[in-house]
Amino acid sequence: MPPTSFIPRHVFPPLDSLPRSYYLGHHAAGLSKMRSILSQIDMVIECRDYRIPLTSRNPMFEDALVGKERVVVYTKRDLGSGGSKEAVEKRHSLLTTYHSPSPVLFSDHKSPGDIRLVLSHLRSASASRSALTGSHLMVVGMPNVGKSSLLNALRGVSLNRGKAARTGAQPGITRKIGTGVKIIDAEEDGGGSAVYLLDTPGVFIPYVPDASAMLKLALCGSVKDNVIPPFTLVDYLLFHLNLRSPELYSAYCCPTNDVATLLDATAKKTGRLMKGGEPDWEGTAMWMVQRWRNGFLGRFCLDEVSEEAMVAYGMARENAPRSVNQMRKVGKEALRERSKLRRSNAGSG
Ligand SMILES: Nc1nc2c(ncn2[C@@H]2O[C@H](COP(=O)(O)OP(=O)(O)OP(=O)(O)O)[C@@H](O)[C@H]2O)c(=O)[nH]1
Repeated sequence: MPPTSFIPRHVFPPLDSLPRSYYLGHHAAGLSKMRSILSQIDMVIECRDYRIPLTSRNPMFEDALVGKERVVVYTKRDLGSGGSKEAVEKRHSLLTTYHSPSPVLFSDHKSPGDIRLVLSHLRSASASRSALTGSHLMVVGMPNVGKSSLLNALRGVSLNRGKAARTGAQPGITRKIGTGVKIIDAEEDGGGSAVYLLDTPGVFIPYVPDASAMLKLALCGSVKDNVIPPFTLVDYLLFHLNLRSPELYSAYCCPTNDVATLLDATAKKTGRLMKGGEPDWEGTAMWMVQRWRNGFLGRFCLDEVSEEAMVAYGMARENAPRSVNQMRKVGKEALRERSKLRRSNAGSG
């Protein structure tokens, strides 16, 4: 916990200026292709980022892939499972209850134990399918949640084979739907079918209604790093670090709510200086974001997962726009509201 004398405060740039969209051509094309091949798919694996279990949901998948058997896999479990065992268990239980009757699994792509659990679920869910044609699965999710890494890990643990899909730290590595990759062999006694998994491009939502959701998605790497200024990302990260404990960055800086102080001190501590000895804020900010993404500045979830949050989320889910057009309409209305607010603020100032 932060020292009682230190009160975390969110000092923040105007949220109005943040972009709220990152819906690219290959996202739309990917979604449309997924729809067109859906009849050939037996089951969908929907990946969501464990650090933002609520925010990394894309309601368009529920709309586009409706009626398909689905398993939800929370990826990057290792990056969000700091804290007490009880808190982690409670989070898992809430998420499991929330998705019921769809099964929910949690994975760290480097943990063979986690991957074996996913495999065992897929194996039993596919047991009744035709041994002749095999079982055909598709993995979907927001950009950079770890779909290709999961595919590689399943194949590696099950078949002891190397990487079949390209992975990378930036979103947009998978741009097209390729061909199914075998992840489970058919059982020799004919008791279980072979399982093939199709990787798909990450699909973002056309409009993010809430600025903090956009910041969470950017911090977790779902949008390219040039979309939100790194300074803003670290400002938001600092707020979350302070909510847990300023100890998390004590190697670089004393407790602060001021991102400039944090970047100055960290740049000096790590030698990120420009010509003339000025601290390199941008380079340092990007470095800090990467440190957090790799689990070196605390392993915690950005979304609160509590009964209250789940109830609020459940309500929001019912009303959430699902189609691209509905989302664009909501986006346009929000933009109109914001410019109305700006005009009236300018008038009153
Ligand atoms: N720590 C940790 N990192 C992971 C995990 N899964 C994936 N990653 C990392 O997350 C990044 C994105 O992984 P990808 O598998 O390329 O993600 P993707 O969803 O296929 O990405 P797109 O093709 O952009 O949609 C890579 O740097 C992976 O190493 C995980 O379980 N734990």
